[in-house]
Amino acid sequence: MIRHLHALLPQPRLTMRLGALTALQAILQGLLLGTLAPILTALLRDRPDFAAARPWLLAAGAGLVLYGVLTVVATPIGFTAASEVSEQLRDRVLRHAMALPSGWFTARNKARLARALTADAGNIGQLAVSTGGPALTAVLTPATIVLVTATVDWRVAVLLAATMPVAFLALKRAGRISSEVETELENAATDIAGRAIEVGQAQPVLRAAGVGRSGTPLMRRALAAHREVYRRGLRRAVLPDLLYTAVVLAGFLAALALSTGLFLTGRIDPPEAIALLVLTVRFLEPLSNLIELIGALHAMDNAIARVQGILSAAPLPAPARPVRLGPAHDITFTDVTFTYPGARTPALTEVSFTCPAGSTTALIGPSGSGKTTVTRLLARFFDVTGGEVRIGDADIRDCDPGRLLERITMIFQDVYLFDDTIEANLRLAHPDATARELAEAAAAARLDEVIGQLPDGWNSRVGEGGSRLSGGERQRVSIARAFLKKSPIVVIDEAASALDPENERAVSDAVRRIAEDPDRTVIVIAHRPATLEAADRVIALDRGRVVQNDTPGRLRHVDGLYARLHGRYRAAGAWRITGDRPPRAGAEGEPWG
Ligand SMILES: Nc1ncnc2c1ncn2[C@@H]1O[C@H](COP(=O)(O)OP(=O)(O)OP(=O)(O)O)[C@@H](O)[C@H]1O
Repeated sequence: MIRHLHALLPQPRLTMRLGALTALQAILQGLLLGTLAPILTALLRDRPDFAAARPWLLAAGAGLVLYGVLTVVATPIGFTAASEVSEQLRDRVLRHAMALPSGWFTARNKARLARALTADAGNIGQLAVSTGGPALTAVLTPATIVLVTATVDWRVAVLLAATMPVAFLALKRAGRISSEVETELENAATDIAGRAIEVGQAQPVLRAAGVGRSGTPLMRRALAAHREVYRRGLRRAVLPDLLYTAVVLAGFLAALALSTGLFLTGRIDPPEAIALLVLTVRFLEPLSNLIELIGALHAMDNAIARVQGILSAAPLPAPARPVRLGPAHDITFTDVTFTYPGARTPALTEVSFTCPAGSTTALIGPSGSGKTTVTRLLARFFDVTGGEVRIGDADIRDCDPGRLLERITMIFQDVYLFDDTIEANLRLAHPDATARELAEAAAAARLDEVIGQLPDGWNSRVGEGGSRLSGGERQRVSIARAFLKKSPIVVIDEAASALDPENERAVSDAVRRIAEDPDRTVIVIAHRPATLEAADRVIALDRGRVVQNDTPGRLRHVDGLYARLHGRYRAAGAWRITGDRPPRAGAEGEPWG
C-alpha cells in the first residue's frame, strides 16, 4: 500500500517524513512502557529504591518530552501532507487526461475521471494521514511491546508474539473481503455517475420522449444494483470481522491467564505482574483498532488503484525528439486508414488528398462518411491506423502534440464554452491578447453584436457549456477564438443544425473571411452552397473513401456526389438568393440518399 502510494506521488518527500515521524512515535510508545517494569520493581518494595528507579524515571521523562516534540512537529506536517497528496494526485491525473486520445472519453471514463479528481484524490490524501498513521502505530507499537515484554517475561512475550501472525491472517481475510466489497460498491457508484452524465447529456431527448421523471430505466437499475451490493457487502463482512476480534481477544486472555498463573505460582513478583498486565492491555488496544482501520486502508488502496487505472490509459505516443513544424502549412493525407477503438469497420480507408497552403478545401459526403474523422485525425485526437498525415514536411506523429495544436484552430458545431465570462472564453485562444486584439477578433466574428446586447458586455457569464448563449452565438465565440489565435490551419465544421437567419449570416460571413485569408489553410465540413462555391477544392467522401477530389467548377459538370448536392440546392431554390436555409447534408431526402 505504502509502495503504491509512493509510486503515485511525484514528490513523496513530505509523506515519507510524516511516515518516519509516526513510526518513531509508535516505537517510542512501546519503549516508554518498557520503563514500567524496572520502575515498579524499584519502587514497589517495602523500602522503595529511588536510586535504582532514577535512571528509568529520567529515561521515561526524556522519552515523554521527545514524544511531545515529535507530536508538535508531526501535527502540522499531517495537515499539509493530506492536502498536498490530493493536490499532487489531481495535478498528475489532469496532466495525463490532457494527453489522452479523445476516444477515451466515454461516459463511463468521464465518470471515472471525475471521481478520481474529486472523491479519490481527496480520500487518498485524507486516508493516507488519518488512517495510514494510526495503522502504522497499530502494527509498530504492539511489535515493540512484544520486545519490551520479553525483558520482563519471555513466556508472555512468546504468547503475545504468537498472537500477531494469527491475527494478521484473520485481518488479511477480513481486509480482502472489505476490499472486494469496496470495489463492488465503487463500481456500482461509477455506474450511477456514468448514468447521471448520460441523463444530463440526453436530457432534452428524454424530456421530448416524456421519460425519465424518476430517472431512466438504466439509472434506476444502477441505483438498485448499488443498494444490493451494499447490503450484500454488510452481510459478507460480519463474520471475518468477528473472527479477527476473537483471535485478538483470545491472545489477550491467554496472556492475562499466563501472567496470573506465573504470579500465583510465585514465578514472577507483583511489580512484574502489574507491568505485564499493563503491557498486555497496551498490546491489545492498538491491535484491535486495526480491524476498524483495515476497511479504510483498503478503500485507500482501491482509490489508489483507480487513479492508477486512469494513469495507465495510454496517451497518444509523444516522440522522444519532436520534429519542428516548418513554415509550410499544406496538409497531406496519404493512404490514411483509421478504425475507431472498439469499432469493427474502418471509418476511413486509404484516404489520400492534399490541401495546398493557403487554400480552402470543402469536405462533403453523407452522414457517417468520415468527414469529422478526417478533422479529428488532423488534430491528432487519434492516431491513424495506417498511412500518414503530414503538415508541411512533418508527419504529425513526430511533432510535439502541444505545438501541433498551436497551429490548428477547430471551429466545431458543438462549441463547449466554460462557465466564465465571454472575455475569459475568448482569451483561451490567446491569453495575452490586448483589449484591441480582443475587440478586433470579436468584430471579425460579429461577436461584438452579441456582446453589445448582453447585460454585462464582455463580463457576461456564458453559463455551463455556454448554455446562456444560442448555438449561433456560441459558434461566433468559437470563430472569434480562431481570429484571435491566428493559427495557420483552421478546421471548420459548419453548423448543420438550424441557426436563425441572423446567426447564420454572421457565421457564414465570418467563415468566408477566414477562408479568404491567404495565410490560412482551411478545411471546412461544408453544409452551405456558398461555402462550397468559394472553396478551392471539394473532396467528397463516401463510406470512408474519397470518391471525388476536384475544383467545384469542374465537379459541377461531373456526375457524382457534388453535382447531386449542387443540383439539389438549385432545385430547392436554396441558394443565398432567397436567404432560406439550404437543405442539410445528411437530412432526409437529401442528395446523398
Ligand atoms: N467515437 C467513435 N467511435 C466509434 N465509431 C465512430 C466514432 N465516431 C464516429 N464513428 C463512426 O465513424 C464513421 C465516420 O463518422 P464521422 O463522424 O467521421 O462521419 P461524418 O461524415 O462526419 O458524419 P456526420 O455528417 O453525420 O457528422 C461512422 O460510421 C461513425 O459511426
